[in-house]
Amino acid sequence: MSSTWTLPDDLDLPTRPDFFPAPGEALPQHWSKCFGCGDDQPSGMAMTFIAEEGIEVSGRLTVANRYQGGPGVIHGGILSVAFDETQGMACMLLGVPVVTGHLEIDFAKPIPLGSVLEFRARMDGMTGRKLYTSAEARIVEGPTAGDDVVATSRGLFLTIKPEHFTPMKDFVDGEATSPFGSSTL
Ligand SMILES: CCCCC/C=C\C/C=C\C/C=C\C/C=C\CCCC(=O)SCCNC(=O)CCNC(=O)[C@H](O)C(C)(C)COP(=O)(O)OP(=O)(O)OC[C@H]1O[C@@H](n2cnc3c(N)ncnc32)[C@H](O)[C@@H]1OP(=O)(O)O
Repeated sequence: MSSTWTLPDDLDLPTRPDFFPAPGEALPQHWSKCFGCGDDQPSGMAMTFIAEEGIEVSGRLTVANRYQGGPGVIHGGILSVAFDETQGMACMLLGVPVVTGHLEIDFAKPIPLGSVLEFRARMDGMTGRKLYTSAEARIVEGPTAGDDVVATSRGLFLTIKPEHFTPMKDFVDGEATSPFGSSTL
């Protein structure tokens, strides 16, 4: 795997806040219409997330046939959504909304349709509004399941004010069941 990503050396590392779910507990979806995690998005990926020890979170994705890119394997864009979503969830630790500014992926091994992927993500540090995150994926169920890391990701997230989404509110598809532009945490 290769990457041009370098972490600044003046980062602060957040500690786990009291409001964050305990290790093993589910994390709430951040937005019910979200393509990655929303339970009110029938065409979406319906990812689920769990708080892990420390400042780590994990997410699961079942690779449905409709996520096919090359013959029999997951589309790289779908994998990128899953990383975006998991690393965004890791930023929930701060309790403020974030958006992705930069995301980069290394695709290390082919991932067959029907696999269940587990993603693990954490914040590596922050400075001001900038949150630096990383994550990796493993196949936990399926014909090629094992301990090998099949893809890795690094991403920069920026904290935003809830008003960030106000100009978009006329474009929301239907009535959302979670607060618009905010976390339900
Ligand atoms: C899909 C919607 C998701 C909505 C989530 C919202 C709330 C949820 C609540 C909590 C989160 C929980 C879970 C989240 C789960 C999943 C998340 C999915 C997230 C997405 O999928 S979200 C969609 C894709 N995303 C966008 O739609 C962003 C479009 N974009 C912008 O809205 C602006 O671009 C913005 C706001 C990013 C920055 O704009 P801005 O004006 O506020 O700030 P500014 O430009 O001044 O940058 C400040 C400092 O960041 C540095 N910086 C900025 N961009 C950089 C880059 N790319 N590379 C390197 N450095 C960068 C500058 O260099 C400067 O650095 P310095 O301070 O050192 O000078």
